[in-house]
Amino acid sequence: MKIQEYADRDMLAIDVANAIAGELEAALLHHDMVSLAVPGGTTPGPVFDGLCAADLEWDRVRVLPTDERCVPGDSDRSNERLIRQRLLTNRASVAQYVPLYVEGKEPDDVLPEIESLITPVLPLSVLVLGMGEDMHTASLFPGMAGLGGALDSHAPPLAVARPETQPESRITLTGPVLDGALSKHLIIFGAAKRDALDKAMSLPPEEAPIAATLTGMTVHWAE
Ligand SMILES: O=C(O)[C@H](O)[C@@H](O)[C@H](O)[C@H](O)COP(=O)(O)O
Repeated sequence: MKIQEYADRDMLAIDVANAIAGELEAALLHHDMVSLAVPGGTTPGPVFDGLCAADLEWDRVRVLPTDERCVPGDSDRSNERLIRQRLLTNRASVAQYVPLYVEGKEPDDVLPEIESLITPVLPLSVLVLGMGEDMHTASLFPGMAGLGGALDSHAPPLAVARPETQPESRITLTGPVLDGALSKHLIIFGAAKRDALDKAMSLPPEEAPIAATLTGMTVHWAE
C-alpha cells in the first residue's frame, strides 16, 4: 500500500482521474472489454467530473458500482444515479453500465444474472473505493451479519448486505473481487478517515473491512 497526499481535493481529483484514464487505456490495449468499479457517496464526484472527458474507447469499458443501495433509481441515495449524472456523461456516456440492483426485483432473484455480466470482466481492471470513518468500504460494514461470508476467499462476486447502521439493504461486491482488482485506488478526505485508515492497518478485516483490500492499494488523501 502507498499513500499519496495532496495539497487540496481539486488536485487529488485531477490526478486520480488522469491515473484511472491511463490505466483503462493500458488495459484496453490487451483486452476487448475492461472494467471499472466505482463507489458512491460524497467523495468520488469530482473524480468522475474529470474522468468522464477522458479520450478512450469507453464503449469497451464496463462500469459498475462497488455497491448499490436497494432504492429507486431516482433516489438521491442511489449510487447509479450519481454515476449516471457525473461519470456516464460526456465521452464516457457510451460506457456499458452494470447495475447491481434492479428496482422492484428481489436482490436474490437477480444476482445470478448480474454476476453473469460481471464475471467476464473479472479481475476488475480498475477499482476505486471510498471508506467510512468506521472503516467500511463498499457495503462491507464492521460487524455486519454475513460479513465473514462476503470476505471469504471463496465468496461469490456479489452479496446482499443488511448493515444495521444503514437505512436500506444493499448489494455489494465481495472481498475477493475488490482485493483482486488489477489496480486499486482508495480516496479519503480529512484527518478522521486518515486516522481510521491507520487504525485499520492493524486490525482484521472482520473489524475493519477496508483492510481486506489494502494489498497493492494506492491511497489518495487530502484534508
Ligand atoms: O455506497 C456507498 O456509500 C459507498 O460505496 C461507500 O462505501 C462509501 O465509499 C463510503 O461510505 C464513504 O462515503 P463518503 O464518500 O460519502 O464519505
